[in-house]
Amino acid sequence: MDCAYFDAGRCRSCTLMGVPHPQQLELKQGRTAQLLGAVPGLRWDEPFAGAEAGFRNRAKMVVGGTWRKPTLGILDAEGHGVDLRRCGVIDPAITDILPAIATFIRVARLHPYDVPTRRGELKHVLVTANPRGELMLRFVVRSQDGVDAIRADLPGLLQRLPQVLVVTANLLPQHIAALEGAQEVHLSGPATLDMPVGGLHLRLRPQGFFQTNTEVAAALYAQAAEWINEAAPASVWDLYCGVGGFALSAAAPGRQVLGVEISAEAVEGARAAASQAMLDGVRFRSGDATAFAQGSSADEQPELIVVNPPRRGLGERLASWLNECAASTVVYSSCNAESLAKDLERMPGWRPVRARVMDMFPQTDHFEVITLLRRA
Ligand SMILES: C[S@@+](CC[C@H](N)C(=O)[O-])C[C@H]1O[C@@H](n2cnc3c(N)ncnc32)[C@H](O)[C@@H]1O
Repeated sequence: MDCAYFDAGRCRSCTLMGVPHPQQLELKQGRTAQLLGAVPGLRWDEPFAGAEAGFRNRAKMVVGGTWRKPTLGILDAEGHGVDLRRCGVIDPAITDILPAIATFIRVARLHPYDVPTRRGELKHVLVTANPRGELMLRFVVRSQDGVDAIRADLPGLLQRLPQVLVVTANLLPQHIAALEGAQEVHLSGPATLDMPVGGLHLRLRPQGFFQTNTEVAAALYAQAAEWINEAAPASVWDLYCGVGGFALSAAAPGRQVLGVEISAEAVEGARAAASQAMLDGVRFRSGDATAFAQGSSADEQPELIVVNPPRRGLGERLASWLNECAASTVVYSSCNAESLAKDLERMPGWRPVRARVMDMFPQTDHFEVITLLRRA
């Protein structure tokens, strides 16, 4: 795909922009194979590629410029706004509403936060889209004044954009380079955005993590479900479960599934999805995955464990615990092949038998890779 912003040097986020998509997949596959090394008996499945444009279900737009002429995009090296509102990797359901958001900023006189002078109110606009084009809209502001200004003019915006179902404000008063703060103020609509993914109905709360690319997430969960059903375990843990995509995909009659996740917000969403789907065998708890695993006895440990950690990977303690645990199968889904390779080195008792690159982040050198591990 082509990108005018990339060509003009305004944005360099998509590091593989201009490289044909099949070649990007080859690069990602080659890099993973190189990192995992020559593993006897490892079968590679064909990489999964979804749409190469318009795939991002979430936009994180930094607000710059002035309230009369706001920019929605990123900041340049000097901290000034660069407008990227027609970014081609973002779902068009999101980019379509950005002009109306810019108008709203003018109407509500929301002063964009200016990093060099540390003045202003509105820092970011965060938008999430589901496959039906329904949206969750979040404004990251510095103070209650910002929240009040948004609340006052919100009815007009919602009349214009009925597809915006959930609206919140997030408070980030500090002068720090963070995307959002801890406090979320609900402004309109239900508490969650419904996220149909394949056959699942996940429920996203404003602060919970969700996979960036809904089409690829559906394929990822389907791949995991296929391997889990082949192994046919009676019990499954989904560590780092987020809003429950793997856990809910693993559900089967007579099977006990438990998801563990640090974010209480995400766990609430996961529980709501399990209850809506009437999946009594799927439960969730919030807490640290490593502490939970280390606190379990061999009797409590399941037959199969799914792990899907953040970029940093499992780390020494959880990898060593997995090496010794009672499970007979592990499904490890990773967004960082380097930390995956490092974790596998720490788990010599396991051997990858299947692996598949899932192109979650086209146009960049990032990707997801899912592996099936059996006892060595
Ligand atoms: C890559 S995401 C995976 C989410 C989920 N599996 C999915 O498909 O949406 C990693 C998740 O790990 C959670 N997390 C981070 N640190 C954790 C920890 N120490 N213990 C448990 N969960 C943690 C994050 O909140 C995030 O939801």
